[in-house]
Amino acid sequence: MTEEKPTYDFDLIVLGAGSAGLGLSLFMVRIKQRVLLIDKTPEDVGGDCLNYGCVPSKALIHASRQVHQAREAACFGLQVSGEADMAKVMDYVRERQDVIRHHENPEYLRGLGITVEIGEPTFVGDHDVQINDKTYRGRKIVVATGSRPRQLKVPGAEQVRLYDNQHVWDLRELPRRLLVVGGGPNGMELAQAMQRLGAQVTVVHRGAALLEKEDPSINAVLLERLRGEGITFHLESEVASFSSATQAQIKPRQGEAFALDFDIGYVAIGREVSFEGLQLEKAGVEVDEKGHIKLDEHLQTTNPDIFVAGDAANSLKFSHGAELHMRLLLFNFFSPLKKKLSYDHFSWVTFTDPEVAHFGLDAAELDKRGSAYERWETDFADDDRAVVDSYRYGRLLLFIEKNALPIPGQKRRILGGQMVAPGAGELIQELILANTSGLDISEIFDKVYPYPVAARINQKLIVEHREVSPLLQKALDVAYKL
Ligand SMILES: Cc1cc2nc3c(=O)[nH]c(=O)nc-3n(C[C@H](O)[C@H](O)[C@H](O)COP(=O)(O)OP(=O)(O)OC[C@H]3O[C@@H](n4cnc5c(N)ncnc54)[C@H](O)[C@@H]3O)c2cc1C
Ligand SMILES: NC(=O)c1ccc[n+]([C@@H]2O[C@H](COP(=O)([O-])OP(=O)(O)OC[C@H]3O[C@@H](n4cnc5c(N)ncnc54)[C@H](O)[C@@H]3O)[C@@H](O)[C@H]2O)c1
Repeated sequence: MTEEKPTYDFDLIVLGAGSAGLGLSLFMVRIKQRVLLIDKTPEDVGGDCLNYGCVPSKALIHASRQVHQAREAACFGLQVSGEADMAKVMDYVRERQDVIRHHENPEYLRGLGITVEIGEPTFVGDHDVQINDKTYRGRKIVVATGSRPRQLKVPGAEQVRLYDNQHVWDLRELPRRLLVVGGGPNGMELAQAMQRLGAQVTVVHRGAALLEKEDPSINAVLLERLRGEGITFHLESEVASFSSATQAQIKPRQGEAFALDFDIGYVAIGREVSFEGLQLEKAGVEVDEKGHIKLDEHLQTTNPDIFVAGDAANSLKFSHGAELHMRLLLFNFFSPLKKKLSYDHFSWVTFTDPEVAHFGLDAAELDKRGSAYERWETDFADDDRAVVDSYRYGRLLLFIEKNALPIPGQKRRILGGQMVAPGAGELIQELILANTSGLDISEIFDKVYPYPVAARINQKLIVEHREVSPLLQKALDVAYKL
């Protein structure tokens, strides 16, 4: 008797229609695979990025930058009066989201051939998902359910107007005094935007430095700029409790606790994953003692046909991190050779002003790996573009491969780097390309840049450090005289 082949309702079932889930579904349906995409509500489609994260925060930053620049123009005699209208700012944010929502909604996706179900899915077997009293069998299943904001659990929190990134977009009035808890990218982007719109912002941050993944030299520039705009910082401090609806007790790591008055609070103390209600155990998907799904380097769970993508994988949490996962899964679905997840060339940008951009490996990782490298850094003080545009405070830091022996013609690659400057996220793109493609630094050295583009700083740093060996000097001397 021949064994009966399992039949599947779908080639792919995806739980979660955020950055990871949408990307996977769109690709699979384009190549005529049957896809079931599930999210909790129609409004959640688009995930955190569209609804509560990247998109609204970047729209808010745009609005606040306009307000800031209008005020800055006072030094050229342009007098701007009045306050920013928070309701109008939030209308702008919502309008921008709606533009993107036009192609990130259930109806649109159904029109492309994706089956979209709305509800609370549960696993009922190793390939089986139940939703709205129906059970579907999927050849492969991807859990892409994202993450949620970590809550601030301190005494008295229940009496305070505390927002996180899920609800802050509902604000219609600018808070007079805003307390931001957490000095990571989420907290810093929002803190600066609100300060620029007219709030008085105070940041309470557990760490000694802001953006903890960045080099201290880069962070120092950002901190100085944000302080310069009027934001107050309490570093190495935590909210111990709330003594009233508008007063927090702050406990610094060293020194006496003190009271801080505010109107509303914004909590940005990181994200956590949760798989509540999915009944992963019914599919043989194991979690560890912290509740994180056990994954191998292919993002495969303990069930070989179930995978995880995006924030749910609980590693670096970015929209383009979800894209990296998506690309890895798609490659591995179709290729007999399996790729492993690697963040060696990963990059990110914190959209403060100045922006902070980061790519490749940092000093801590290079030291951990025992890699030989040189640290090259420069500021923008003598850069003509920075002079005319007034951002001489910017900095660029690169980690350059150090070769053991000086063999002529061997490559020196850019292993990683960080930049703090207006537009750093754009300026650093060519360095990211050099890093991912393993280019030699001479590729940057040999380029002729239009004057005065800001990206000339990339070349300046390499020119400053390029050594001309005594032998080459001699050869050049002879050649010139000939
Ligand atoms: C304020 C803020 C700003 C950010 N800015 C940026 C930025 O500028 N750039 C950047 O790269 N990243 C940014 N991020 C991070 C980015 O938003 C996330 O990394 C990204 O959205 C993760 O995508 P995802 O698909 O894993 O999860 P999500 O986009 O969150 O999607 C998960 C989806 O799963 C659904 N879901 C959850 N549970 C279930 C369930 N049980 N059943 C069915 N569906 C479920 C959710 O409703 C959601 O739609 C920001 C984050 C925040 C908080
Ligand atoms: N531009 C971007 O790409 C962007 C922007 C915003 C958020 N994000 C993503 O969203 C995720 C969440 O961002 P985030 O800033 O909330 O998280 P985070 O973990 O990066 O930073 C949170 C910070 O809060 C501090 N903290 C933790 N508990 C605290 C407490 N009780 N009191 C005071 N400080 C405390 C931590 O030391 C930490 O540095 C990040 O993983 C990031 O990748 C990305």
